[in-house]
Amino acid sequence: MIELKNIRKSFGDKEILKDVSANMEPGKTNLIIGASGSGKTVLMKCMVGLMKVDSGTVLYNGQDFTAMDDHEKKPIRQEIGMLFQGSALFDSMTVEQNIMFPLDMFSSMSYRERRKRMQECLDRVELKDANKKFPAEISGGMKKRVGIARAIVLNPKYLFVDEPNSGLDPQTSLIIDKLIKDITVEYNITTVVNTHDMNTVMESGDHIIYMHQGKKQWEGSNEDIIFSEDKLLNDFIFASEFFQDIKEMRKLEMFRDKNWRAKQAGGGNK
Ligand SMILES: Nc1ncnc2c1ncn2[C@@H]1O[C@H](COP(=O)(O)OP(=O)(O)OP(=O)(O)O)[C@@H](O)[C@H]1O
Repeated sequence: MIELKNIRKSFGDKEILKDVSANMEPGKTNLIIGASGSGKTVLMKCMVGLMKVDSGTVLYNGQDFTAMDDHEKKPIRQEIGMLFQGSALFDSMTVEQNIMFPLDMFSSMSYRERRKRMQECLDRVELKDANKKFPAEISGGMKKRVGIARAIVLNPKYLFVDEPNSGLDPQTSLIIDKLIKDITVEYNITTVVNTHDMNTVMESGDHIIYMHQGKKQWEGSNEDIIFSEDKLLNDFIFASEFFQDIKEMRKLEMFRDKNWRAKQAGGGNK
């Protein structure tokens, strides 16, 4: 679990994060959504320690990350996997060398064990016959898979993903979203995803944090979004008539779903 408590961050006299508190839950795909410039990336950078908060705390499983010096942060940093935009693969390395890299740098495994782990991760993201290829020789979707394999190779407890679908077609985006979601559940990872993609929101958003002008405006699941009365959130998510129609259809589907109704009756939903 990652807990954010009263995070504030300014650049000069411009306040970017205004008292943001939220919990990122394990085994869930925690999404940060919001308009361009609302502070999503700054929030994520504050969480991983790439930016210093002005005030407030970031706790990793109860440990105050913000109060630690670089040396003390090291064990937590080693539990963090990251997948940033464009996959950020090393172009001069093959797929398998890219995935081996964190193992070579940070693990004490033997060469044989490292190769085994690398292959396990490649298999998990279902990349076949790509070991010896260079990033320039594979598609955008395949690069994302390599990025995911590399991000999970050290068995992270926390996974940060920035815009997983940038540059991907809708179908490949869905596959990548599902992969991230499945891996999150399988390894009980606390995954934090910064996204603009409404498909991701509706399909993978177990826990969504909506940022508006530096504040946490709304928080809930993709089911809650359908019933939300928050005007700013609704204007953001369901801006087009098309999405409004989808919202109404989804509402109807949910009302018709016996399991969903039983869950509501039992107080199982937030
Ligand atoms: N290093 C920096 N120095 C000064 N201002 C910054 C810095 N980084 C971000 N900002 C400002 O903080 C605000 C929030 O930026 P941020 O990148 O978090 O937005 P975002 O919600 O991630 O947007 P997008 O969806 O376009 O990526 C913007 O006004 C941006 O100009």
